[in-house]
Amino acid sequence: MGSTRTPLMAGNWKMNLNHQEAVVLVQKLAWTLSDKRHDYGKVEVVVLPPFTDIRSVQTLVDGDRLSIGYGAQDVSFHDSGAYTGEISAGMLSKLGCSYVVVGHSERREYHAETDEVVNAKAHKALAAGMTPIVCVGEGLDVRKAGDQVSYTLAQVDGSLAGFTAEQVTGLVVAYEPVWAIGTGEVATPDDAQEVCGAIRARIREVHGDAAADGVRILYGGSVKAANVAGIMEKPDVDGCLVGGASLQVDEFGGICRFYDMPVL
Ligand SMILES: O=C(CO)COP(=O)(O)O
Repeated sequence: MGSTRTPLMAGNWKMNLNHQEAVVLVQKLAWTLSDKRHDYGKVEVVVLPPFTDIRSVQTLVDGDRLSIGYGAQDVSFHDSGAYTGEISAGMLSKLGCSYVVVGHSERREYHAETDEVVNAKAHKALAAGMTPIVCVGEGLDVRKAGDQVSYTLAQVDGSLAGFTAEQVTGLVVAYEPVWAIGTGEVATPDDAQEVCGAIRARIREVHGDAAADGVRILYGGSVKAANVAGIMEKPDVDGCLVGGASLQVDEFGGICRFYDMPVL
């Protein structure tokens, strides 16, 4: 990966673990990483629990002064008011969240989120002082047709509309090919590089060198301790957005220590 960008390993727990289980997992993760004298400045570690767990994670992280960061899996594009069931960016930043996932493929698919909605959510997250993790990626049909680059770049254009170059510099974009999510079907490191490289090139074209060199681009989709090292060797992959494996402390701990892992 690029030498100036700090790698980011983010665990998207999805709709798993209640607040008590969340505390146990974060404690175990902190213990595992401290046992290995993990340098959080070298690889940033973030967990993304369900909303109902965030307060408990905050209390643990603050109380024990852990260097593990945390964030949310979604945010409303409304600021406040009569929007039953919604959670605002202001509420999340007040809980100390530093990241918010927007546009995960599961939200795009099951909640009909468009690039416009994703873009509005990303703007709200940034305005509240959090870093959006903007997810993009193609489904199987698009991949089979060989259109993964153009499809994903169109999502990037739509989801990042209206951002300044300075804002893009601090963003995180996650390339998650839908066919590789939760299927055990991991994209090859070359597949990940192809699209992550194209995303960076598009950002360079639209926002310039500083934005392209600063933005962190993650790969997500069936990442495990056993396959992470090969993916992280690619120059345009700056980290991983991890689903299933982030629920297992040994797996996620291994992913955070990717440089200790063999390249298979
Ligand atoms: O969707 C993902 C992370 O956001 C990837 O999930 P898996 O790692 O379970 O494939």
